[in-house]
Amino acid sequence: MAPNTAPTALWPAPYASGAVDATVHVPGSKSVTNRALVLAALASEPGWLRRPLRSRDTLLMAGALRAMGVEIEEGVGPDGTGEAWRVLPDGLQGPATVDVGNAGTVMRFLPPVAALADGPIRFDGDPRSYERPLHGVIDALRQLGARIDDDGRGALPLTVHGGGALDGGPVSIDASSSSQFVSALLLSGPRFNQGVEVRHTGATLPSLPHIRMTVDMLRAVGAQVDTPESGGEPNVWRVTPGALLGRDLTVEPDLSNAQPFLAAALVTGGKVLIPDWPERTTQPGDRLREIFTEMGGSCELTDYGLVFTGSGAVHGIDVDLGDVGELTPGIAAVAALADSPSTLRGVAHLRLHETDRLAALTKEINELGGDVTETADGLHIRPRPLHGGVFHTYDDHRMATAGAVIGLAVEGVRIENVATTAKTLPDFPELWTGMLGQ
Ligand SMILES: O=C(O)C1=C[C@@H](OP(=O)(O)O)[C@@H](O)[C@H](O)C1
Ligand SMILES: C=C(OP(=O)(O)O)C(=O)O
Repeated sequence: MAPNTAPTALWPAPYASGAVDATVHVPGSKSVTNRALVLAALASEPGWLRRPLRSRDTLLMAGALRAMGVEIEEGVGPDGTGEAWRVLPDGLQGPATVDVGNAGTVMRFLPPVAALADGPIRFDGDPRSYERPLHGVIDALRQLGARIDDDGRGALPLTVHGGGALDGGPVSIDASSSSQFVSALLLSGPRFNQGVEVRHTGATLPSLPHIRMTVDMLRAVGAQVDTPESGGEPNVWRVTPGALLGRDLTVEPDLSNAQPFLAAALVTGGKVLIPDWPERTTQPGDRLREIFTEMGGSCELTDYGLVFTGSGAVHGIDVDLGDVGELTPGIAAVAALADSPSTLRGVAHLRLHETDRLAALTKEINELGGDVTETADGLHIRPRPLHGGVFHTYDDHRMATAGAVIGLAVEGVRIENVATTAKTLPDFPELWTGMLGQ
């Protein structure tokens, strides 16, 4: 599945000699696939996931649920078409060991599931996973009645001693470092004896669309959820206890992974069609229609999908990306190629993503001749003529795709460890060269 390249290998990023003109079928959403897997595993009846993303993060999620006793079968959908996973929930069991890799969704969404299992569930992962914040989930689960052994840092590795059930009830957390703390507690909330009431007490809350995705997907499997948007208190979400339905869900394309392809149309003055772009979605990548239009392109949502066209000009942007932080590396790459400066704000929490993304983008773009400075909560990017060189990726899939976007416009960019894109988009190198007709 992963490209046949060693971690240290350098991938010559293809340079675009002209405008791209391509149709790119983008695989399923990581965030939707991993939520759907968790909800199907907690349901009281079997369910289907059609067109699931098969990437490192989602295979880790499936592997973890299997280790806890959930059956996930490979197959075709119930109507005989399309690849699908059939999820057969069963009593969750320990002992089991879960490898979270460096998947935020796995390390945060599964400890609450493990608290419902019978027996101990040990969580471990990549070295970077030890540095990513998890205190919101650990502290909350303890407040809700779970027993967890960790080394006191509020991070991995840890063991959740599942007791077969969890009291649940009200809990207060500071989710300013990751929206996934809130999503994690809500996803398992219907299975807690008293449900759950999550109160966010921090000053800021990133990635609100991802919390909306959690709420929408919970409601789609029959859960009752009260939210600030449905007339509840600000920063409070309530999930009523109850059984979850097994559903037949088709996973939308990953719109954040559509980003490099849209960016390719923008920076080459070309055109890209992304089939199956949803008309309505909670995916943060949908904001690209607006952001990349402001940066110089135009888009049209047609019956075939999203058609995005570059004008030949690329403009800088001043934008708060707090809601859509995972789009930052790709926007920074385009901004480095623009005709005016950019300010990207509201993304201090990116310092604790796959890598410190603000430091990594600054260093790598500057090493190609750019002029980027870090601010307290983002980046200032002043475009300058760039030159070729090695673009380091720090085991971060979005650093690799950002480097590839720069490589389209700058000859001689070599991407370190492009295979790291397998976290969410294992076919990236093939899709990229396919887009370029190579
Ligand atoms: O819930 C999710 O699926 C995600 C939430 C966001 O996390 P943070 O709120 O930690 O940024 C996002 O960046 C991540 O890629 C996916
Ligand atoms: C932040 C990201 O991932 P994770 O789910 O590991 O937090 C991301 O994909 O940009």
